Amino acid sequence: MSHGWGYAEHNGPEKWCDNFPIANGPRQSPIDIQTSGSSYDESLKALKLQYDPSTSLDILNNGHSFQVTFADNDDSSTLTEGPISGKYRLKQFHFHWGASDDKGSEHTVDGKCYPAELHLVHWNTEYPSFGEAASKPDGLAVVGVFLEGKQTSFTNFDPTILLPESLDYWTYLGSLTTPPLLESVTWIVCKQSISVSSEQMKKFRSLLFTAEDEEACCMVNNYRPPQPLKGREDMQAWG
Ligand SMILES: NS(=O)(=O)c1ccc(C(=O)N2CCc3cc(O)c(O)cc3[C@@H]2c2ccccc2)cc1
Ligand SMILES: [Zn+2]
Repeated sequence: MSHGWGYAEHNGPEKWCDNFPIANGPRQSPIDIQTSGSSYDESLKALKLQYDPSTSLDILNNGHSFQVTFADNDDSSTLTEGPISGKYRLKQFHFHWGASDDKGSEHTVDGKCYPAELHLVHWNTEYPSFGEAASKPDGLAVVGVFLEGKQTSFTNFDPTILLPESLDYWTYLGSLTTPPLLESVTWIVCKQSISVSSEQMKKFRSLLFTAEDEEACCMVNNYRPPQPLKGREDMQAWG
């Protein structure tokens, strides 16, 4: 995966369409969630997230975020129910954040930005692998969780502790929010945020986009702005 893209003026979201024309596709993410347009859909179910912390493998700075990767060779950590059918396995989680608390999330709610957003990335076990699933319209399901400022603590890598108390959610069909921007994601965005301390936000903002041997460039503003709905007016909601 070429690292030609990034979040700077010369290689950021406004330029991604040069190498990834799907950037202007019909189901791009993120979007601004307009709560007045969202309707409760009784055909939806509650999210069922079952994670086994022992499947967490490693944490790495991949040059555009930091991510915790999980072993996905069995059904130890899965997402079922909710708006999806079948079983999706947790592959990784990562974050997007801003240089200051007034921006950073990818999704917005009635125009409101949050300082950061967590993405828990899952793939449909109907397909043989994450890579295969990523190119299918029902291949991925990403649970998004907004982070907002308050004192809190981050302990171990059991992703369950990163989830808000209420799992009420909005859901819509969208895409990866980074190149290759594949339109394969069922987005499930939790209505309730989790809290993050300013100390933790400082730690996020101290990460670097650059490698050790390059001039340091702080990893901030690694978010894509909301994309046109293109007819996706019917946001579904659970709770
Ligand atoms: N923000 S998000 O929509 O939740 C999201 C989800 C998955 C991925 C992901 O796993 N990607 C896309 C970016 C990327 C960059 C790499 O350097 C890399 O080695 C892998 C990926 C993968 C990816 C690459 C190709 C096809 C599908 C995913 C990225 C972002
Ligand atoms: Zn993401």
